[in-house]
Amino acid sequence: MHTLSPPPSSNTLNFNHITRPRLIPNRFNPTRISIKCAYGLEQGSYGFGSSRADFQSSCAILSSKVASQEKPSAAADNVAAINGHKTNITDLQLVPIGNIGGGEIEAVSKPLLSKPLTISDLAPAPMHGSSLRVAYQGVPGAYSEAAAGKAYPNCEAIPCDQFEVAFQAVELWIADRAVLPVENSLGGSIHRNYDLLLRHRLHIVGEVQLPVHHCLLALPGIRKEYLTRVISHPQALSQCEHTLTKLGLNVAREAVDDTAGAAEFIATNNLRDTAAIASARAAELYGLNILADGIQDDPSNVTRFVMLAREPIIPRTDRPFKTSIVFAHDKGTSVLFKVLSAFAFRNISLTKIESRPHRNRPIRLVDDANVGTAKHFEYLFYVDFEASMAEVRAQNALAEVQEFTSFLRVLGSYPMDMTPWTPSRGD
Ligand SMILES: O=C(O)C(=O)C[C@]1(C(=O)O)C=C[C@@H](O)C=C1
Repeated sequence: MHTLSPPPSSNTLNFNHITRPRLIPNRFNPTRISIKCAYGLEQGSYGFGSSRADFQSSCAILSSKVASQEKPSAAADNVAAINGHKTNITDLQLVPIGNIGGGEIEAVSKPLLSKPLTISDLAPAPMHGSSLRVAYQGVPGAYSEAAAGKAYPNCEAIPCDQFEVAFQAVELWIADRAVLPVENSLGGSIHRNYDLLLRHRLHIVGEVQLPVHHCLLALPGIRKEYLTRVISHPQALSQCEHTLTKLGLNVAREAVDDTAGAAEFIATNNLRDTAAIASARAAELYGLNILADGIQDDPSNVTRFVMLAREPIIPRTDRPFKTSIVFAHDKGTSVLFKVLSAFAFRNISLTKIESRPHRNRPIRLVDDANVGTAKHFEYLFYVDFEASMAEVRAQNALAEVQEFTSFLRVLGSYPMDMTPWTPSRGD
């Protein structure tokens, strides 16, 4: 595993980002390419027919876009806080918080410049003229790849070895979108991705819910009795915990980066004592047998993914929309209650609330004057609500929320996944 630090503070890529990265072969998978970039990070992978020329042309497109958009006030206009376009919601005057989760300035205290809508704002087409390139974490056969295909049929899925790399692939124009898991019906939230949403400047432009149907995979000829270990993504291991025990598999359980990667690892290393939890497609791709099918503890196991893009989509009112925000609250009493009531009074349903440690202000003294006094932990709150930012009630709710918050950012306003629910079966 590589340790990555965040890119330099900016919501628009600059020349430092885009001219200096160099591509290096991925140590573990020659079909994936890692990027060494300006800030000394091994940024990860891009692949499937991508070439240095493709990459350089992406950089060129980006360079010209950056150059054409560069204004004297670029640094101050650093952040597209609410969907990039000036609407009455930008009157919210988002306040700076500085240095949240990785040294970035998170919001500006002045309204954004308006820019005229164009047809491409509504359905941005890939600049390179081919199919949409969608970055996901994992290797082919991962559920994230299936989610990318569900979100964007016929897309070119680009495997990345880490979540962070998927974000950076979009930021560096190697990919047009990233698809990332944020929560699972059994395992709960994928906290890493909540933190990354804040550290990066991408916008949520959609969501998909994917039924997750796990299989137990091993090399041909291997029986359950031979196994001494089961490997998979930590979420997959936790989603199958009880079923593994019921199957009599009280063997070591080890976490790896992704489910399909576990299957690939067994096949590549001819591991006769190890099984993987992964999809039926991974079994097919890596030549493994399915020892047990549907081993998730709940047949309704579903993972929710969000799609990320460099530009937000224009919120609409002609279909159900969801909006995701993150905020930190000011000192005061019952602040969280007041914030949430801004939605309740307008009959706006909240679908999710998640708290994460406030990395730059982790604790607050109850009484500043008194050294050694009790401390509160400080949090960032992520909230999803069922309304579009094009609706006046949502704009008013956020205007009210802003009164109680020291920081507020709209992560995206996007169509809800309304796919009729069907319990998972093998895909
Ligand atoms: O490992 C994979 O296949 C993934 O796509 C990751 C992931 C996750 O992070 O939750 C996605 C869906 C399943 O819930 C299990 C694992």
